[in-house]
Amino acid sequence: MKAKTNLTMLCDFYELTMGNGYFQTGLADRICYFDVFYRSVPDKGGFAIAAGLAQVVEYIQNLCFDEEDIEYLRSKGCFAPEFLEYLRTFRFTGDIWAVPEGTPIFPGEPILTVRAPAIQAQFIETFVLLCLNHQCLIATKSNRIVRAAEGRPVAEFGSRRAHGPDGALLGARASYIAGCSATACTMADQHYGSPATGTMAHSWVQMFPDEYTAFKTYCQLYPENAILLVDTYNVLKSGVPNAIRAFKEVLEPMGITKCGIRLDSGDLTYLSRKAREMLDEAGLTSCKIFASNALDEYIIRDLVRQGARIDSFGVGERLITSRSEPVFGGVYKLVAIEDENGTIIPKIKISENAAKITTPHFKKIYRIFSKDTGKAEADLICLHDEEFDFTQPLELFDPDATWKRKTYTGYEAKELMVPIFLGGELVYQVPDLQASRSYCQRQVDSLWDEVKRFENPHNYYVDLSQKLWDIKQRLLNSHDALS
Ligand SMILES: Nc1ncnc2c1ncn2[C@@H]1O[C@H](COP(=O)(O)OP(=O)(O)OP(=O)(O)O)[C@@H](O)[C@H]1O
Ligand SMILES: O=P(O)(O)OC[C@H]1O[C@H](OP(=O)(O)OP(=O)(O)O)[C@H](O)[C@@H]1O
Ligand SMILES: O=C(O)c1cccnc1
Repeated sequence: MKAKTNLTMLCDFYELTMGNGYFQTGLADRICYFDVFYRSVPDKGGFAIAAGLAQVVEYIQNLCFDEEDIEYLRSKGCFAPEFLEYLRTFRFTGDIWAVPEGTPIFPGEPILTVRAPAIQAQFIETFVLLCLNHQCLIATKSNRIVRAAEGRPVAEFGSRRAHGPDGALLGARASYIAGCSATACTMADQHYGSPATGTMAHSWVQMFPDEYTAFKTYCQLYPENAILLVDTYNVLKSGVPNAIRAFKEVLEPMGITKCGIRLDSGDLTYLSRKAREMLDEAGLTSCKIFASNALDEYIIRDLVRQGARIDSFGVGERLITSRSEPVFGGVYKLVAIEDENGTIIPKIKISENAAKITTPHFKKIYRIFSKDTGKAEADLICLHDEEFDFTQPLELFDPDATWKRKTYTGYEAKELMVPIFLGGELVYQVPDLQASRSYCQRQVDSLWDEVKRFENPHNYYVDLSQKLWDIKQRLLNSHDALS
């Protein structure tokens, strides 16, 4: 992968004014714990997909201020000269734990935890959130679209309508982790290995004196990968007949049966059925029908239910912009600090809105899987050093309605967060994109269908251990917390 620009200065200005303030008030090296978590699933879905960790890793590794940055900051006139000197050697020296990319994630649980000196932990907030918020959003949307297609491949076609270069490139990356089978974005293939694919534009067809010549020429140039766009003039009267003629005249003599057509307008169910009949009658039974045109998970689900004869979908604008819900809403909250002796002091953020009250302390998460079914039953958030005997029955309770209890037997508990940086050193091997994609698929398969449905999905249990619940209640009830 090519070297990336240093993005240290891509931060909200207040991270720097707070950093300067911590520096001047002796809080710079106070060890803090921050959690990244999100509050509600986009599109009222039952879960989201984690993505963007690889870019967080890259950012942390490259974190440093150069001379130009420091002179720019000096010109702002609000930073102490000693602070600016300190920035010259600024590096990340802390610890980060996170859930791997491709993990299904639920509201309220940490997906990344930072333990670091205050200035560092605070400083990285903006970039960590922007990476995770963007890619989690696109991965979540893509996974919905892929699930709606029920096994038919979905190619990501969104670059031209993405919100800028990173929106396109990293959006394509996230969509591949979440299950898209290919992308139109060449750079995403070059950088990340999500396979680049493509058909043709209407302009190709228009460029030639007639549609047949356009198709024939394309088949001659790319006999192994001829997917002809058949809606430039008239799908059933000219597009499909001309495609059939080109396939028969150019590909058949070469013994090539792999070919395809793409529908990009009109009633996709009707046109795909008619096109299928025409292709089959011509003996082109292995010709695939691709469809595109402002698709999303709802239209794809409809097309599948209507019995459309579509083999593969191309999805652009509604995927790459997550048009139906364009904000992921991940937040970065202080959950603990350490005193001079290294004792962890949990911190809470209180809100009138119960959903916005944070879960304090340095934590870890277990996902509880049924040994019988292999399905994920619940997540348990607990203290970082809490120990359980997972060979014994495990009683979990709803943290908001504590009388609702369930005892699990015959289960397996898997810890979700893994160490990424320890003492500033990278200790995690970022998996390649194929591995994250397969992991994502396996993890989504482990969720019950009730959690996966689009309408009123079942609320997956995210519970707190008794110890963590007690600490949260104590902080909620304490005057300190309320003052
Ligand atoms: N059978 C279908 N069921 C549900 N939605 C469909 C079906 N066929 C197509 N669509 C969707 O309808 C939407 C738009 O169709 P519309 O007729 O407005 O555009 P169009 O076909 O591109 O028009 P034009 O022919 O002028 O280009 C698209 O989002 C398309 O994916
Ligand atoms: O609708 P989307 O989900 O975003 O899918 C991508 C769209 O982009 C292309 O259209 P465009 O009009 O940009 O170019 P074209 O002339 O090649 O069709 C393509 O034909 C699709 O319609
Ligand atoms: O290859 C395609 O068919 C394609 C690529 C980008 C956008 N629309 C279609």
